[in-house]
Amino acid sequence: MADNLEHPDHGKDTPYFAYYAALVNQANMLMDSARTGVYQQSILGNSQTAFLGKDVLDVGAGSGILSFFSAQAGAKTVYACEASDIASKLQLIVDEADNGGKNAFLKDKIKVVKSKIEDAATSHSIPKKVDTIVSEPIGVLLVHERMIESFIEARDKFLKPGGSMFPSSGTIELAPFTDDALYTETAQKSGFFQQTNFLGVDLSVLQDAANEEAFSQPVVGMFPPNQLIANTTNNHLIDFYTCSMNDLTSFTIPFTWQITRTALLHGIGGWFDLHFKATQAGGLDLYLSTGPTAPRTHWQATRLLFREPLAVNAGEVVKGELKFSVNDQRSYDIVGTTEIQTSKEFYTAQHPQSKSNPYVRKQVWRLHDQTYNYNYSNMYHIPESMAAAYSGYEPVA
Ligand SMILES: C[S@@+](CC[C@H](N)C(=O)[O-])C[C@H]1O[C@@H](n2cnc3c(N)ncnc32)[C@H](O)[C@@H]1O
Repeated sequence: MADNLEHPDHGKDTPYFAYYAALVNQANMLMDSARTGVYQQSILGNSQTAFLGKDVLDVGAGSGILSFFSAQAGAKTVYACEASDIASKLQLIVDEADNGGKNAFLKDKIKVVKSKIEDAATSHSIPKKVDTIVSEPIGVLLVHERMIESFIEARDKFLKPGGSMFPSSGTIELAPFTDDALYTETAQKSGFFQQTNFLGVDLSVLQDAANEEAFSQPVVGMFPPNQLIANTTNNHLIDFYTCSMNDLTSFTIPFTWQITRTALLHGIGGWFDLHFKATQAGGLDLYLSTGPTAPRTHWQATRLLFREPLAVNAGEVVKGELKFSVNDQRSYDIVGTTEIQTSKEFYTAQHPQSKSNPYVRKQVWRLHDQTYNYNYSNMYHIPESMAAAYSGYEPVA
């Protein structure tokens, strides 16, 4: 299993690139107005220092939108590097530039490079270092899909010293949540194997494994902020300018939460913020949040459910950590330990010989290649806010 964890193909490349070769999945991302809008604003809002007259590399260009924004912001040349077959569709848009019309501003600016970025250095298909790298290498919980590794590799191979990166960093945020309905629904999924007489067979020996399987799946979806029962603390920053491959291969997020209301703690909610740091005084400095109080994005939020909830009282302190380690599914296994600090200390003092402590939960969750819950079909329009940003905009000459 561990064979290709360190290899740049991350395992599972074939279904991954087949997914991105589909126009419908590219449209899904384009229509995420919070996402696409913040890229547009940060690129145009930093045109003077990071784009005007500059060489730009778009890592994982997809349908080309970040390359097109870069051209609108005045880039001299944009290398649009894309590994999947969507590259040929992107080429069609670029070729349209020769026919005049709306896409004429792309003429002689966009060079489509159909390659994995990891292979582009050896093939010399990107002939020089660039001033700026743009990319959208983000997955569920920031790191799912492991494309940030490709972004970092592009930085190390192709960015000039002092060059700019869009986005500049990402932060994973965690907080405990309560949701009885989600817990019950998940428990029911494994209920089938409780049966002791299914067509004359006792299935119940599988009950525990079915339960473990159901609860090890991170639940991707939005949830209301009132499900959170403590404020986020100990957020985990990944600085794209400085982080190393090792920082991405495995990392631990410790947490300490003071519970704000008495409830059943059903698990840990997670989401992320992206930062687009201004590259100049007066440039636009922007954040995109994907948390429960922010507008929905196609990444939504993620919840890691406990197999057994923990009963917590307002004022109690819950401590623990989540350890992320890359797996062979272009993603991460997450090992979590959570303990109610106050009750745990009391219980341990009372039961010094006890091996299991009812105030402690240890569990493993697995993000995997089916963790694409990207159904954005209700968003097939350009929202007014975004249309307003586009209207009247003239490409930088
Ligand atoms: C999340 S999508 C973003 C697409 C586009 N940049 C956008 O913002 O709409 C990531 C894209 O990167 C491509 N990709 C992923 N890893 C890559 C790699 N190592 N080299 C080149 N392209 C890659 C995928 O095929 C996919 O089209």
